[in-house]
Amino acid sequence: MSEGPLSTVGVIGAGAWGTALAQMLASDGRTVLLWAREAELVAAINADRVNTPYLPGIALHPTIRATNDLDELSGLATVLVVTPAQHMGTVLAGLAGFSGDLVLCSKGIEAGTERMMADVARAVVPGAALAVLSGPTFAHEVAAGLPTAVTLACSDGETQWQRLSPVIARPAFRPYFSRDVIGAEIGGAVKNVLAVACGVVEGLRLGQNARAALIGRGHAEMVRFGVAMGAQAETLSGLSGLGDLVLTCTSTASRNFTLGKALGEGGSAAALLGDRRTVAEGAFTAPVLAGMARERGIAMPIAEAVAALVSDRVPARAIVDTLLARPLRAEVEAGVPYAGGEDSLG
Ligand SMILES: NC(=O)c1ccc[n+]([C@@H]2O[C@H](COP(=O)([O-])OP(=O)(O)OC[C@H]3O[C@@H](n4cnc5c(N)ncnc54)[C@H](O)[C@@H]3O)[C@@H](O)[C@H]2O)c1
Ligand SMILES: O=P(O)(O)OC[C@H](O)CO
Repeated sequence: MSEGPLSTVGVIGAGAWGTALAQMLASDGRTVLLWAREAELVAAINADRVNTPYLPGIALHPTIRATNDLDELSGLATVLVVTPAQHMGTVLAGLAGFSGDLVLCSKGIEAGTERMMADVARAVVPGAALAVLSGPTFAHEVAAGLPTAVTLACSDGETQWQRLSPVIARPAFRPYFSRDVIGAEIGGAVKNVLAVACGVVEGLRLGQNARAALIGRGHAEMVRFGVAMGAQAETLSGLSGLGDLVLTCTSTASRNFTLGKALGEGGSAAALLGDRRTVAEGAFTAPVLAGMARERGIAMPIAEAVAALVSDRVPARAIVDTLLARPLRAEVEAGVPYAGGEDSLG
């Protein structure tokens, strides 16, 4: 750990994950500036020491201070970005001149532009050194200090890791170094889509064999897409890929899983997504992910199915029937693990 006074860290986004990360970072006594877009939430956090709408029941450390002013974060050495993926670019525009380490913690792909979060941040904050923090991390567990491990993918390699790891690591929060920024991003974005699919399996009561099959074939889709996008397959079998996939595909603590479960039980996506306060990123990522896969000739039938489902185009049961009716094929094509293409099946 670094010696001397602890540097102040900024966190942008005071939803469940931003607040949990602030709590984790403040656990060594350092000051954390937590930016929230809602002025009333800023006032409530500073007065009551709890984020009731997004992370209820967690007494926030006294060194966390909420602010509504992004300028307060502009001169810090390290800022974590934890907005919903679709809003990251808009929010970061307020920090355009930042030149420290920007650690991206959101999981998704920008609809319309097909940009990964690092591409968005690079365009909006060109002077920042980018890193991606991703892995199996339910916010309430991190906030409670339960053991958690993540991938910390550093675009500036080991030099950046030497700067960031002492700032981010805590006794119960273990980052693992990686250089594979795109791999860490793709694992987190794709697993949200697959968690919706696993929730559908639960909602339709299709059994645990079906869920395990979906995790296995979903992982194959994740690796196919990731490798085509330049990720390392090993990253997608690590914490930010398979680790997070298993977590969110097996727990009703996952918002994506519970969204899928409600869809499987017959709910309409429009109604389920219409008035929710919390974000289920898979619903936004699925259509853009399916479109990117189609454009590149990468077979992603599960992602396609989720994209159809969240658009209310097809009922859940019909989608399952379609997936099961696909022609039989090899699990791993000879010499080319996870190969895909128009004629390949998931
Ligand atoms: N919750 C978790 O356990 C967890 C863990 C790892 C990663 N993440 C990722 O972190 C990101 C944030 O998720 P969360 O769980 O903290 O959010 P949340 O669902 O708890 O809260 C929603 C957040 O969205 C913000 N928001 C709503 N409309 C907005 C707008 N127009 N512009 C900017 N912000 C807006 C709200 O202020 C709030 O901070 C997501 O990409 C999510 O996938 C979440
Ligand atoms: O609740 P979810 O489905 O958004 O998942 C939260 C985290 O991404 C788990 O790692």
